[in-house]
Amino acid sequence: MMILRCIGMRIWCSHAPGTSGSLARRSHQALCVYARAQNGLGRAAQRAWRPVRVGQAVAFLMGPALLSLGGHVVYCQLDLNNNANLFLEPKKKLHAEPQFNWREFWKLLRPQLWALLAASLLAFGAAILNIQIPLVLGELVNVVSRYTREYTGRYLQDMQKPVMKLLSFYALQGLLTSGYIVLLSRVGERVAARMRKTLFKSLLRQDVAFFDAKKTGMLVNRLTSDVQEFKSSFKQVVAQGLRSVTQIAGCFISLYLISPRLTGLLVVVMPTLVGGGALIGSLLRRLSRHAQEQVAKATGVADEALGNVRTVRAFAMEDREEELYSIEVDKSCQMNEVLGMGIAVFQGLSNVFLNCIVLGTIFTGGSLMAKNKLSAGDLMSFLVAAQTVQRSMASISVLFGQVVRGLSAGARVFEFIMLEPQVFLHGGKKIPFHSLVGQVSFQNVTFSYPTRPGDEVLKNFSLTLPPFKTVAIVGQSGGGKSTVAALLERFYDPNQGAVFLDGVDIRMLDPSWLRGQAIGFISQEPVLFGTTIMENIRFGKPGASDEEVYAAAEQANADGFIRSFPEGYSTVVGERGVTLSGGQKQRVAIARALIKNPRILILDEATSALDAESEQVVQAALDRAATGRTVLVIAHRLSTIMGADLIVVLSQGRVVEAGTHSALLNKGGFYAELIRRQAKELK
Ligand SMILES: Nc1ncnc2c1ncn2[C@@H]1O[C@H](COP(=O)(O)OP(=O)(O)OP(=O)(O)O)[C@@H](O)[C@H]1O
Repeated sequence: MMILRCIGMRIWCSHAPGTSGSLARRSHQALCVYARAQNGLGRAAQRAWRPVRVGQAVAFLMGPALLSLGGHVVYCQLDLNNNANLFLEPKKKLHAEPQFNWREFWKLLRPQLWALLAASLLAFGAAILNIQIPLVLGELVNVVSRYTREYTGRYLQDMQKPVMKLLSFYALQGLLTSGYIVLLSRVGERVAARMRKTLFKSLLRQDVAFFDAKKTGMLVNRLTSDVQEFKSSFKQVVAQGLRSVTQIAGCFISLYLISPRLTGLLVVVMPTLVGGGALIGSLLRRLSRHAQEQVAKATGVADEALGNVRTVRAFAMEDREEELYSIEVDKSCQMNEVLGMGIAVFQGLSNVFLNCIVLGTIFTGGSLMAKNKLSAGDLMSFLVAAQTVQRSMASISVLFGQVVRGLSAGARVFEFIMLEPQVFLHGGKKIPFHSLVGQVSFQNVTFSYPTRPGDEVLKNFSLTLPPFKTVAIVGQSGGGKSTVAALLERFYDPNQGAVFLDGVDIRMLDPSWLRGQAIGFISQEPVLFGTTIMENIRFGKPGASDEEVYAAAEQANADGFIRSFPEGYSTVVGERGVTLSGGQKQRVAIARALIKNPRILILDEATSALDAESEQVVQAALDRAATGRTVLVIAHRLSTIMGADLIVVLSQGRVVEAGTHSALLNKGGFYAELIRRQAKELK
């Protein structure tokens, strides 16, 4: 049995634990493959690991084979290393276009159903008035035509009734229209707010691997412009659409009451208009999606440059970033221009078409009048009603563009709302604090990052961290040290092997509990939030009292410098903590990790960015923090690792040496060489 994974258009596979035997040996059996597509293969396939029959393994091994995954055709071929490579049916482009998810949209809309219903009723009321208005206008014209030759005193009297009727209809129609627009605006705002919250919640729950592959700018864009686009389209389309559709329906009834024959003529040409509109609409939708993707790409470039402005400044890369941004913006501008042209041509054509309908109506209506089958008032009523239909249809044609934009923006939002992470945030076992010992062990872990499948960062890696002891991992850059920490935090799951905490596979444990309570993590460049120091420390334990914050800061050697600031713990640290020095930031981060009193502490090169003086202060804080905890130290500097109970040397994802500082020095191997090189650099 194998585990298949779908990364983008490509699916790769690795052997599941205990099934590393060659596939060839099983060639006589029917093979059952568990497959789970990570994205794009449709919701059913994304949901869970599902068994997929591959047919006879012989066919599977002989050459390209077909299997069905989530209802889609997938090609399968073995490479020389017996790895199965699976490709999606090329013609189907399954990953290319996110689809608008009506079921999810319904969930967002459901709470607003009453308001929507009330708005529809008001719009319906306005539509009923639309049936009446042309008829009364016809009445008015008939009165006027009675007095064209001779004006008498009865004129005003005869006019009074239809005029009063019309005025009250107009007033009532205005009232009803405002009413439903207010209601629809409320519905739009609330749906958009819910959409934003749902998307943000979904994004925050995605796997770390998801963020490895996606740009922050693009994600932020979905939260901001895409939701905004969807909201304005929704409001405009529903408000105007409802009005136009009800007006068209109402006017058609009055048209029918006035002249069934003329109305029949209109009905014949209508389907052509609608069919053509739908066809051009789908073309515009594709254009709009590409244009929006390009805007997101440009935002991504700007976001990266502005977010890392210090690096840009330090390398004097302002001009290059400006050029990159301007290339992307120009592309998006061109795409939007093409889209604008498409919409304009569409609108122009529909206007010509609609005007021709009016012309045809006058032509045919005139001939009916000549045959005495229609009065002047009737033709007037018919024209007014036909004009209203024309106006409403024209606004519907404008709405097509908006519908196109709204649906593609919505599809992009739903794409991430629907995405389910592989590692869920909650669910699973929690070890009670008093029985948590803190023994960690990695057993035969093999791992490659999802963005680089096949490139194994850890190979058959085993390591035990005894409780209350400090274990240091050293080794060359890129050797996989930080990856060990990432696996312990369960940012990723191993491809093979497992990580255990107190003998329990961490995949069985509640990830939120594991990261939030059991493990404290301090990295080389801790990121603080742009709020007060107090809130930053409290981030480690929401709801902690002020006293707990002070105690954690004291433990982290941070209390002194914090109190020396004029605003003490209420000092705002600026975005990402830019207003603090490296050492100060690091100590606040230590306090943030310590406040949750974790049983295990991971220090990922926590002092390597500091100068010697700051390092001493921070190291003292770390030494104090390490007491009574299991500590995993990832470090380059000798000073940080010398005191560790066990030092492990990692090279290309494998443990090549392990022992205490003196034992490893005496051994004269990799570690001794590392130390020798470091000592040379210091000289
Ligand atoms: N998120 C990621 N996605 C894909 N590959 C990654 C990712 N993070 C690290 N890698 C790769 O994994 C390998 C090990 O990286 P890791 O950060 O664990 O090394 P390290 O020993 O901690 O290095 P250093 O001492 O330089 O920090 C490297 O080849 C790196 O390029």
